[in-house]
This record gives sequence, structure tokens and C-alpha cells, in this order.
Amino acid sequence: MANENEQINGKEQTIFHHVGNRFQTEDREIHIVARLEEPLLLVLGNVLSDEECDELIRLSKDNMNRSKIGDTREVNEIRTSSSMFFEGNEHDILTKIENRVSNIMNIPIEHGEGLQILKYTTGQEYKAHFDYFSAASKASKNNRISTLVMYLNDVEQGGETFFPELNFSVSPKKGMAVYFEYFYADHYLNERTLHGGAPVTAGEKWVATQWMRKQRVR
Ligand SMILES: O=C(O)CCC(=O)C(=O)O
Ligand SMILES: [Fe+2]
Repeated sequence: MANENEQINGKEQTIFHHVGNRFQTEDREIHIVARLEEPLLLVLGNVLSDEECDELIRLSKDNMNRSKIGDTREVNEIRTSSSMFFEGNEHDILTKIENRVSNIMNIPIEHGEGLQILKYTTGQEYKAHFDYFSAASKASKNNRISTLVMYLNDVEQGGETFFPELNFSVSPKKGMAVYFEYFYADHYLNERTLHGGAPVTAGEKWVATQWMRKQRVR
């Protein structure tokens, strides 16, 4: 894995290592559509096929509905969307996607939390937050180091992934993704990955998020 402290050309070493405007994974060619260097933030195209997006929504729909039957559904001010996690290897399609995602993120899938599916309906949002845990929390011992947010549908209006410290936002587009990492020795760079999901103003928004940890979790 990348050494977080190593400096090359005055820039810190990154985890993501693909260069150029496209690269090959085992089963798919990924497009690098846009790139910000520090903190490293990429907009990626052709990450998931339309069929894979539809299938992920179909598979998780039931689980989100099921979770609503219970009365313990957490009400969270900062995230109004509903969510579920896959356990990993639950479905063939998941194994395929996880392998691809591991290749894209350049981290073994054993470091990956189960894929998270988020569904936002009109008016729902995810306020600005960090994906990594604060140094004070127990979870920070094996902290998250990188994120891939994959868009599973085209949103009619709103729902951008926004980065307030970078004055940058990404509009959801089915099959595309936004990648960023926050394993820098320079904490200022990590803090610049503050981000959120802007309110969906028309339609629905579905995303699949993969978080990678510093050490293995499975
Ligand atoms: O919905 C988005 O655009 C962002 C999702 C996100 O920040 C997350 O899953 O951690
Ligand atoms: Fe996030």
C-alpha cells in the first residue's frame, strides 16, 4: 500500500495510482474524466454498467423497505436519506463490482467495508461531513482512508456531491463515480475532503459508497 509519508516532487504519495485518461480493470475500462491533485479527487466514468446500477438498486430496494418495518430506524439530522449495507459476496454481481472497485481504489477488498447503498428522495440530503472518524473515536484506530461514491441513477435535479473547501461539486450521472482519499500526513489535505450530498430537488438519487480502511476489516 502507498506510504502516506513519502513525498514525490514535493507532493505526497497517493493511494490511487492510475494515470492518463483511462485504465483497465479485470472486466472494464474506466475513464478518468476530471482530476484534482491535492487532495486527490477524481471523477470517473464507465465504472458501472446501466444493468449493474439497476441491479444494485433492485437488490437493495427490498432491504431498505424491510428495515423500515422495524421501529428502530435511526433519525439522523445530518443524513436524511435511507441506507443499507451489503455484507459482501452476497450476490455474484457484488463480488464482480467489489473486485473492480478494489482495483480502481488500489486497495485489497479485505480493507473494504460492505458496500453502502443510499437512497435520497426529493428534499433529502447529506450535510457536509468527513468520511474518516475523528482521532478521539475508537473507530479511528483502523480509520477510513478513501471513498468511492458511485451514482446508480440520473437525478432529475440537485443531489450534487459537493466539496465546500474545494469549491467543487459533481453532478450525479448513472454509472459514473467520484473518488477521493484522505490518508495524507498533512491533515490540512485530509480536512479539505469535507463533502456532502446536496438536497435532491426533483426525483430520486441512488448511490453506492465504498469506504476503504487502513487495515483489513474482513
Ligand atoms: O450522496 C453523495 O453524493 C455523497 C455520499 C457520501 O458522502 C457518503 O456516502 O459518504
Ligand atoms: Fe461521505
